[in-house]
Amino acid sequence: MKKVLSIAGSDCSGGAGIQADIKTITMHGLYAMTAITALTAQNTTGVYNVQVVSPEFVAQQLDCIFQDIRPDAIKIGMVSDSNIIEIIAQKLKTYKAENIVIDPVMVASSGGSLLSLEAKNALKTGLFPLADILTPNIPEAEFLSETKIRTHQDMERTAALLGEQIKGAVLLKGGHLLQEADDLLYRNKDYFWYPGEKIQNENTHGTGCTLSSAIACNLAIGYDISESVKRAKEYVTGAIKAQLNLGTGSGPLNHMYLTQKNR
Ligand SMILES: Nc1ncnc2c1ncn2[C@@H]1O[C@H](COP(=O)(O)OP(=O)(O)O)[C@@H](O)[C@H]1O
Ligand SMILES: Cc1ncc(COP(=O)(O)OP(=O)(O)O)c(N)n1
Repeated sequence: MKKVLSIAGSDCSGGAGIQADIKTITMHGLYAMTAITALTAQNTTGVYNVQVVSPEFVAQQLDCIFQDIRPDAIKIGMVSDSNIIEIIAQKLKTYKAENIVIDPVMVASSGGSLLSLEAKNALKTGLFPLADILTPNIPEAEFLSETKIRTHQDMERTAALLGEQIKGAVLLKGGHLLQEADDLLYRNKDYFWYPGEKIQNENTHGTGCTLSSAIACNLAIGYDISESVKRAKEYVTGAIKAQLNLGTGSGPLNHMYLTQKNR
C-alpha cells in the first residue's frame, strides 16, 4: 500500500488541515501519516486560536515517520513558524523525500490569518525549492508575488512569476474567482488550464487542503503532475457537489460521496 504523509495543522472541527488530509488519503485507499505543526481552535465560522508545536517536536515526528515507514508522497500545509519551516526543509533533505506538494496556507476562507509575515521568507527560501508542486489560492499567490489577480491573464502572469522562482510546478487555484473555478498549472514554462464550474455551495472549508492531499495521493500512486492535478480536481469537485451542510459558517466537504454513490 502507498503511504502519504501530511505535515500540517490540526483543525478540531474536521474540515481542513490534518483532518481533511486523513479523510482524503483514506478515501484514495492509501495509508495516511501525519506530522502536526500546530493545533488550531476553529470551526466553520473562523479560526479562534492557534498553538504552534515546538520545532523539536515536529523534528521528532518526522524522524519517527521516516525511520520506520517511508512515505511515497508528502503534502505540506499550515507551517506558520520559520523555525518549523527550517526543520522540515532540513529533514526532507536528509531523508531525500520525494513527491512533495506544498500548499502555502495563509488564511482560511472563514477568516483568520494562519501565517506570520516572518514565515513567508522562510517558506520562499527554505521549503519552496523542495516542492514538486506549489498550490497557492488567489490571495496566497497575491501575497507571495505582491501582485493583484483579477483575470485569467493575471493568473497566467502570476503563476509564471512564482514558477520562475522554483524548480517545481505551480498550480494557481481559481476557487476565489467570482464566476468560475478554473485552476491553472504552470509547468516547464507551459500553461495547462483545468476548467471548473463554480458550484453554488457555501460549504467549501478545506477545499485547498483536500486538493493538495489528493494531488499527493495521485503522485504516490504514480501519476505525473498534470494527471495528478486532473484527478485531484475531480475528487474535490465531487466532494463539494455532494453537499454536507454542517455548522453555521463555511462548512466542510463531503468526503464520503464515493461510498454513498455506491450504496
Ligand atoms: N464553489 C466552488 N465550486 C467548484 N470548485 C471550487 C469551488 N471553490 C473552490 N473550488 C475548487 O477547489 C479547489 C481549492 O481552491 P480554492 O478554494 O481556490 O483554494 P483554498 O481552499 O486554498 O482557498 C480548486 O480546485 C478550486 O477550483
Ligand atoms: C489547520 C488548518 N490548515 C489549513 C486551513 C485552510 O484550509 P484550506 O483548505 O486551504 O482553506 P479553506 O478552503 O478553508 O479556505 C485551515 N483552515 N486550518
